Amino acid sequence: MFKDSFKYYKSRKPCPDLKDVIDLNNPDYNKVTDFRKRLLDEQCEYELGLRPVKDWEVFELRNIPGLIFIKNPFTTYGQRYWIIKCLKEYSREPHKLNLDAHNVLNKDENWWDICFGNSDKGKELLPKLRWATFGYHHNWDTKLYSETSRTKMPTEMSLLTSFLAQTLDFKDFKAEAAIINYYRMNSTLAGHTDHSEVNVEAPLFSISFGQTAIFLIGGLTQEDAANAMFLRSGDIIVMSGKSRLRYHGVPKILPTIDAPWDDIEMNDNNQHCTWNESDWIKAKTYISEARINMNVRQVLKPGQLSLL
Ligand SMILES: O=C(O)CCC(=O)C(=O)O
Ligand SMILES: [Fe+2]
Repeated sequence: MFKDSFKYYKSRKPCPDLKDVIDLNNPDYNKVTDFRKRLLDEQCEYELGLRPVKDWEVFELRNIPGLIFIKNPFTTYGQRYWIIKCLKEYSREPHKLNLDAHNVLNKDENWWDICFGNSDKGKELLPKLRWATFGYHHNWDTKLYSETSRTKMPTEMSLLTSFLAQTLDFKDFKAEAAIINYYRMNSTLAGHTDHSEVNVEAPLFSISFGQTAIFLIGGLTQEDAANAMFLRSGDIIVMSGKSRLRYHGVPKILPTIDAPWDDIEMNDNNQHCTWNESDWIKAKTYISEARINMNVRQVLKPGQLSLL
């Protein structure tokens, strides 16, 4: 059962045995198939912080059809670009934050500037950012999207997911809603299904940065058994087809052994993904004890113009 596996991996005492956690750094071809032959490689989008598609490692889980895993396709500069975007730009208006309800930020303040401004308020505020929503804003209570709660999707987030969709041969994906979850080392995300979207035929893209997650994915009901897998910085999972409505959650965050945002790479593409060194110094301290997950969804059916 999903709940039992969640409890097992969440436990710190006793520490769970991680031998059954699917590790795509070391793929077991009894459990996964190579998905590379199914990729369409029309152009490489260096400007999105990605490596050329010909260098990607992509798998589909044999017992979870439709669950596609792309092993960190980002360059080192790309990882830094997206981590800084998530922390500096996506944590302010017009996007919605969990912090909005707590009135901790004055009108002229934003999370990034306060947190990295060396004040006592900043130290206290830093771990309090838990989520941000984009496009059609996720309503955590009703789980319903509404035409009256919608702002613009960040352009580069839409471009990135459209490029991923096109490469994986999903037709006409439109990024219309997104959630970023900001995890501390002791955070978890309870089991749930993502069913608020009118269009659950469209894939859902989930991109992870920072510390490693144990990601748990079960079946269509809570009673089904679950599989655990590691999601490391840069890894992307796509929940498509029959896997789109499966239960999933994050029972544990583990410290990363290697930090791909620090890898020294040849041919890195910094001319397209620009960020500045002083922002990176700040973002790097944050990500050393945090995980960020950006998940992007299509809401509407093809041709549907609004929810009204
Ligand atoms: O953090 C993750 O990997 C999963 C996030 C998620 O499932 C969600 O926000 O719906
Ligand atoms: Fe989810």
